[in-house]
Amino acid sequence: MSKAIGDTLGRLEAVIHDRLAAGESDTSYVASLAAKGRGKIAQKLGEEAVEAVIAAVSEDDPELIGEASDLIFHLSILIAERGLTWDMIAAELDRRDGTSGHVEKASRQ
Ligand SMILES: N=c1c2ncn([C@@H]3O[C@H](COP(=O)(O)OP(=O)(O)OP(=O)(O)O)[C@@H](O)[C@H]3O)c2ncn1[C@@H]1O[C@H](COP(=O)(O)O)[C@@H](O)[C@H]1O
Repeated sequence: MSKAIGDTLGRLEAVIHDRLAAGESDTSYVASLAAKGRGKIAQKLGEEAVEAVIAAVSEDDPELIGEASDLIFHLSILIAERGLTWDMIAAELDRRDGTSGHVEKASRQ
């Protein structure tokens, strides 16, 4: 990877926080989506997930890159709107590092 994904997500997260705080729905897509409520953000995330799956199955790489970007962008909005951060997600992923998915699942039961 040529650039740390954390830099990209951190920059995006900071912009999203600014837009949510400013609440300028007329000029900001993030603020306009947030103004429609958490359910609308979640619905949009679901739509982007479906579009990413369709792009993956069709084996169209540029389309998948675009849809994956849309998916992560909207997940970033949902996380921020809930008051969570990418650092929290990273910490959970790091905690799982080296842990078998089967072991992880069994430990939750
Ligand atoms: N990464 C994005 C980004 N990706 C997509 N979009 C917008 O998200 C909207 C929805 O994308 P879709 O492809 O689903 O478009 P659509 O099918 O027309 O969907 P609908 O809008 O009709 O629901 C479009 O208006 C896109 O322009 C984005 N808008 C903003 N960002 C980032 O968010 C930052 C803040 O943006 P503002 O809040 O607009 O200032 C920007 O600096 C960017 O870094």
